[in-house]
Amino acid sequence: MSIHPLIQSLKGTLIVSVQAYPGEPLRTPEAMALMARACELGGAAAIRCQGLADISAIKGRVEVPVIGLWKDGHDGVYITPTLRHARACVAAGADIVAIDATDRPRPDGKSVADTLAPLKEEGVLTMADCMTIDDIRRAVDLGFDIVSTTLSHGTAAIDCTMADGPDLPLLRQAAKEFPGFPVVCEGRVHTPDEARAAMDAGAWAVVVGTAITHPTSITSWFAAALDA
Ligand SMILES: CC(=O)N[C@H](C=O)[C@@H](O)[C@H](O)[C@H](O)COP(=O)(O)O
Repeated sequence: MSIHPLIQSLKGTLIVSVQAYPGEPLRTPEAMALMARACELGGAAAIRCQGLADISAIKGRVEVPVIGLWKDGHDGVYITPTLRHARACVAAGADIVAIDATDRPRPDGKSVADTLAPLKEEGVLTMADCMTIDDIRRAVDLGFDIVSTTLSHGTAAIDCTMADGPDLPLLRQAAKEFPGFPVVCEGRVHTPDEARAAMDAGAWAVVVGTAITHPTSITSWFAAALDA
């Protein structure tokens, strides 16, 4: 198995997801770029981010690699759903493009295999956002460069409580089936201990979003603790 040097460089690292959601006060590319730079100073080895304007603004502000995606809609396949979205992320400056790798219907009627093939020919590095072990198996088989547990809990990244942790069973299963393959733990990693546990469970790298870069969620966790 040949692993690209950029992906090799992410082994054992923390990747920070820097995203704000529609209608939120921080949803401007400049705010996201400042947040990304702050995370880089804290030790993020790469930044994951959403939307062409954010990718471009963040790419212009940080030295570390940028994993780009484009969320279009919020139901079904919304993370970089088509080849057009993926190519636009590359054009905006993404070093790696994250793509929904489930087999759910895509807006253009194409399969994930059809979506990936041209990108591979074009030499684009790809990260497969997966929901199940079957998604991970398919993604490895198709030739994604990284697989990730991103979608294992569905879509509600910002509605969870601090106590909801990552999907370590899925991570363990994937790491066991594909030793040496870049399996990333993403989704609901809320504490440093959980990040460490994910690494110990076989993660290539750990992506943390909400717990570092979504102050509204973090504040609500503290407020809920005081309410209890
Ligand atoms: C499910 C979905 O759409 N996940 C998105 C993918 O980019 C983001 O909303 C998450 O914040 C990201 O995956 C990091 O996860 P967490 O914020 O839980 O650390």
